Amino acid sequence: MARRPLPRILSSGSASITRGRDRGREIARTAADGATDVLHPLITILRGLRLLAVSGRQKWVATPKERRGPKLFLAAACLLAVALVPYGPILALITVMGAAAWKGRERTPVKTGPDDAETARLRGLYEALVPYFSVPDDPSPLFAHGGDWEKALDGYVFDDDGRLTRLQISYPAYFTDGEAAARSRIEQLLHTKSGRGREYRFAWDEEANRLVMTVPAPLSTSVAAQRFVTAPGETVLGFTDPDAVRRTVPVRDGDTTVDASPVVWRTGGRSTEPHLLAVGQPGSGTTTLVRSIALQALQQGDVLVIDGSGTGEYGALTGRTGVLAVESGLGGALATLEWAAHETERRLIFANRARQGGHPLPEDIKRPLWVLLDRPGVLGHLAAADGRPDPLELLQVPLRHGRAAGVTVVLADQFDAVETLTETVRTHTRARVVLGPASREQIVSVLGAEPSTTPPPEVPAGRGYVRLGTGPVLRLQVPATPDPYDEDAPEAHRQAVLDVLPGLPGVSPKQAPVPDKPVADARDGQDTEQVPVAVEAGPTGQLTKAQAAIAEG
Ligand SMILES: Nc1ncnc2c1ncn2[C@@H]1O[C@H](COP(=O)(O)OP(=O)(O)OP(=O)(O)O)[C@@H](O)[C@H]1O
Repeated sequence: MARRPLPRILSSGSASITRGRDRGREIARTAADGATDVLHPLITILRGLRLLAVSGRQKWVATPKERRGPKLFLAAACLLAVALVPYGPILALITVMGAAAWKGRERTPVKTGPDDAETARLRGLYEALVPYFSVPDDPSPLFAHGGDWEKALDGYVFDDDGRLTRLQISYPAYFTDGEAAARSRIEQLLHTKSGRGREYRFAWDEEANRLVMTVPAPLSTSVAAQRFVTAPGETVLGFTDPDAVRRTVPVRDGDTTVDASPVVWRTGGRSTEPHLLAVGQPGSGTTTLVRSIALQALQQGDVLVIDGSGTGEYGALTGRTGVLAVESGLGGALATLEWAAHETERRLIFANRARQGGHPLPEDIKRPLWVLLDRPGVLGHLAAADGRPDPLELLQVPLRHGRAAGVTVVLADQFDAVETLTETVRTHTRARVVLGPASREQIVSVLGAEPSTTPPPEVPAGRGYVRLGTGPVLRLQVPATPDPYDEDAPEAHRQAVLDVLPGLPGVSPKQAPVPDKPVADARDGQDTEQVPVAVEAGPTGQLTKAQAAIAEG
C-alpha cells in the first residue's frame, strides 16, 4: 500500500519546528564561540594559575622536611613585605596574573616520538636488516628478529608524507663495511624499503660503525647559461650540493641572484684533469653540456666543434668570433682534427723554444684552443665503413700533449660507444661526467667510483654525476644551455644563450643578427668541408704546412 502523504499543515509545521530547532542550535553555538573568545584571557589565566599551583605543590613535596620551616618563614616574610610596601598587593597581584598568563598560554604540543605508522615502518626496516647485520653466535645481537629496534635505529626524521628523510643506523662491528658489495646490499635494501623514486645518500662511518642515510634536496634546474664568475682557465660544469664543494658563485636564477655551489673544472698547463669525457643516454643532456663548455671557452679561447650526430645543434656557433670550425661531415672532421694535431705540435715546439731561450711564450700560442667532439663514435663508424682513419686516432697528439700546449679536448658520447673509445682517450680524459638515467654499474664504469647517491630511475635532463680525477663523485646539474634555435626550449633559456654568444667578426654582439635556423648537414656521405674557417682564421694567423695542405684539399 502506498504511503499516504502527511497533511500539509502537519508536514509544514514539523519543518518549521525542525528549522526552529536548527536555528536555536546555531544561536547556542555562536554564543558559545563568542563566550570562549571573550573569556579566553580568563581561561588562560586560570589554566596558568592551576599549573603554577601544581608546580608549587610539586616543589613543596620535593622539599626535604627540615627545610620546609625556613621556606615557610621566607614566604611569610615576603608576604609581609609586599603587604607593607605602597601598592605592594596590587603589584603582586599583577605579577602573579602575568606569570599565570605566561604559564597558561597554549603551546603546540612537541612531537616526542614516531607515531604508529612511523613505528611500523622503522620496525619493518629493522626486521629487514636483521639477516645482514647478525650472525648466529653473537651473544647479544644488536639485530635480532623481534629485537629492540630503537637501539639500532637511533635517529630518524620523517617528512610530512610519512616517508623517511634521514635515518641513522648503528651496526655491529663485525659487519664488513669495508666491502663495496656488502655496503651496496644494505644501500639497495634501504633504498627499496624507504620508497623508490628518490635519491638517497649513504654516509658510512666505519670507525663508529654507523650509517646515516639522507635524502638530498633536489638540485635546481632553473640556472641557465650566463657569464659565471670564474678565474681564467676555470669552467663551470654545473652545480652541486652546497656541502660538497667549498666555493659558491653568485648566479642569476630567474629574476634573482643566488649563491650556487659550482663544480669548477680547471684546464691548462697546471691542470691534473686536462681533458673531459661526458657519457649519457640519448637525450640526457651531453650536447647541452658541450654547448655550455663551448660558450665559456669562447670567452678566452678558440673552439673547434665536431658534431658527429650531424643534427645541427651547434649551428648557432658557426662563424662566431673564436669559433674556428663547426664540422659534422667525416671529411671535414678528419681534416679539422689533423689540423688540431699539427697545431698542438706547433704550439709545443714554440713553447719549448721560448722556454729554452728564456723568452715569454709567444702571444699566438697563449690563447687556449678547445677541441669539442660530440658523438665521435658515429664518425668512427662512418670512417670504418669508408676505409678512412678513426677520428679518435687523430686525437692522440692533442690528448697526450694538449696540457702543455694549451689544447683541451672534450668528448661526449653515449654509453654504447664507450667500448669503442681508444686507450688514449680513456687515459687522458680524467674529468668525467655521466648524465641522465644510468645504472650503478654504468656510472662506475665511466667514473671509476661509486656514485654518491642512489641513481633515481627518472632524472631531469642535464642531471648526473661528475668526478674530477681521483676526487669524490659529485651530483651535477648542468646549466640550461639550449640550442637558441630550438623552438621547444624555454624562451628565457634561449635568450640567455644568445646573450653570451660571441658576436660575428666585425659586428658588435648587440648588432649581430640572429640567423635563421641552420639546415642540418646532410648525412648522405657528403662532407660539409667547413675547414676554411679553421684554416683561414687559424689562431696562429700563419698557415702551417699542414693547414696549407688541408686548405688545398
Ligand atoms: N641542463 C639542462 N637543463 C635544461 N634542459 C636540458 C638540459 N640538458 C638538456 N636539456 C634538454 O634536454 C633535451 C636533450 O638535450 P641534449 O640534446 O643536450 O641531449 P643529448 O644527450 O645530446 O641527446 P641527443 O644525443 O639525443 O641529442 C633538449 O631539449 C635540451 O634542451
